[in-house]
Order: sequence, then C-alpha cells, then structure tokens
Amino acid sequence: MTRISSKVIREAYKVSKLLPPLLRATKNLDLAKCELQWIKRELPKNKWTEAVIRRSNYEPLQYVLGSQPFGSLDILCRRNVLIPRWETEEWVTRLSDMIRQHIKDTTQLKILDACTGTGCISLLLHQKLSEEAKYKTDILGFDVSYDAVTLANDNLNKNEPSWSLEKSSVTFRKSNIFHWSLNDTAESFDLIVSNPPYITREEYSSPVTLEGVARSVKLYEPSLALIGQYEFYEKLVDITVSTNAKAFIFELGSNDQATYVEKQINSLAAGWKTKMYSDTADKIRCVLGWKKDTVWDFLVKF
Ligand SMILES: C[S@@+](CC[C@H](N)C(=O)[O-])C[C@H]1O[C@@H](n2cnc3c(N)ncnc32)[C@H](O)[C@@H]1O
Repeated sequence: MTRISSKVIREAYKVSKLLPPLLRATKNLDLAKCELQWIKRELPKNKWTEAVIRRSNYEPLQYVLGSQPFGSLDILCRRNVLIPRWETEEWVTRLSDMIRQHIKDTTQLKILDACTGTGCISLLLHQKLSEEAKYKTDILGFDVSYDAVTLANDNLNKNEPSWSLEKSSVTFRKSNIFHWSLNDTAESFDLIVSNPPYITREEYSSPVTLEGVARSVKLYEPSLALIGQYEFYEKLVDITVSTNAKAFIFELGSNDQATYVEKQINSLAAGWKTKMYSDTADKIRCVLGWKKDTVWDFLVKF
C-alpha cells in the first residue's frame, strides 16, 4: 500500500482540513485537490464534510457526486450499478464516429446493448447517431439487475427532454442474458454491443486488487457487474447469430476472451471477419466482428 508522508499530510492540512481525509483514498495530493474542487463545485456546502468522509472510506467519487461524464452526457451513478469507464467511452465514441463517417445512406439502425448497466453505451450511441438526421436508431438495452434497469431509465429520462425521439427509440428492460431468447423481442438487430462482466474470479479474489482504486471497486461496485469469463461471450455470439446481426463489438479484458469470440463466431456462422482493438493505454479492450461484403466492412479500420 502506498504510504503518505507526514510532510504531505501537513501540506494538505494547510490548504484545507478537508484534504487529508481525501488523501487516504487518492494517495496523491494533486488528485485530492482536484476531488475537493469537484465536491465543492457539485455539492451544496452542507454536504462537503459527509462527502469527504464517504470518499475517505474509499467510496468512488462518482457515487459520492452522483454522476460521471460519458462523452457529452452526464450519467447518473448509484451504488449497485457499475460506474461507466473511460475505456468504454472511448470505443463507443469511436464506433459512433465511424458509423457516421461510413454509413452514408438514410438508415434505420437496430442496436442491442446487452448488460447495459447505467445505459451509458445505449445513450451515447443514441445521442451521437441522432445528431445525424439520416439515422433512425432503435436501441434496446437490457440488464439482469433491477437497480441497473431503474438507473438506465432514470438516465434516459434525464437526457430525453433534450433529444428528438420522434424518429428513434431507446428502451431498457430487465432480462437475464442466459435466459434471453429471440422470442423476447421477436425481431432482428443490425449491431450487438456489450460490455459484459469479464474479470475472472481469480483476478477478482487476488489480494493485489486490494490496492488503490481497485480497493474502492471491490468495496463498492457490484461483483455481479464484474465477474465473468467465457460464458457471457458464448451467449453474446449466440445472440449475434440468432438475431441475424451484421456486426458486433464486445468489450473484454484479455486476448484469450477475444480469441474465444473469434473461434465461436467462425464455428457458428460463415462469412464473418473479426478484429481485436486496443485502447489508448495499449490494453486489449474489444473484439469486433462484421459480416463480409456488407455496409459494416468499414470496421476493418477500427
Ligand atoms: C461491466 S458491467 C457494464 C455496464 C455498462 N454496460 C457499462 O459499460 O458501464 C456489466 C453489466 O452486466 C450485468 N449483468 C450481469 N449478469 C448479467 C446477466 N446474467 N444478464 C444480463 N446482465 C447481466 C450487470 O448487472 C452489469 O450491469
């Protein structure tokens, strides 16, 4: 565990008596100063001390402040639902920019967002694609967690007034991916997107993850949103094939998971191309697939 010197604690105390408790969670004076600024800017003065105490007990700042920016959206965050991550924001932004750049015709896009959590992926895709009048997007997000679906709907209601949903729709509902069947919707999708649970039980149980930020993840974020291995990808590939989708993008945490998806899709259906994508931190982050000789061929440039 990173130790904080008494010199740094004294320095922090000179700036504000609210800083030393924040240092316990951030382990870094500059970061603690930043967090204090956000707390002061976003919460009323009578909530500052409570916020600092919660944070000093490693509660993630997003739960304390109640939201997290995601693209140009402000996504509401509450305990029991995973906080959206920058890695997800990055690929969702890239995907929507590429769709806008390469799908030129007026098109109806049907998108399924499996394991939707706060609804951040569905909502950012909708927001970015509906800026282009030529698209009509119908997005369905589902999650097994009642708290997640409630929060996703709250996020939809928060953002909806500023959107034109006349041509498009975003819907969230409670559903278990392992009980998901085509009868659930009786329709097909063009694109399947998902950020499923993908941290292995061993990684999750490893004492190394009791350090720093990971400590707050373990203490406060739901393990239901985190722990998973191949079973989610097996089901996602099934859904891709059974809904006659033309493309997919799944977030993941390892090369093994990407290779698993590539093997699964090629064993179940012919004519698919796949690609692995690494984020700007140079970590493998997604596997993508698309049907050859379709409008989705542009994904080769992802
Ligand atoms: C890694 S989180 C991703 C949440 C959100 N898509 C995001 O990117 O922030 C995974 C989500 O999968 C959901 N989940 C876990 N098991 C599930 C299941 N069997 N069926 C559907 N959703 C599930 C969790 O509730 C959680 O919201």
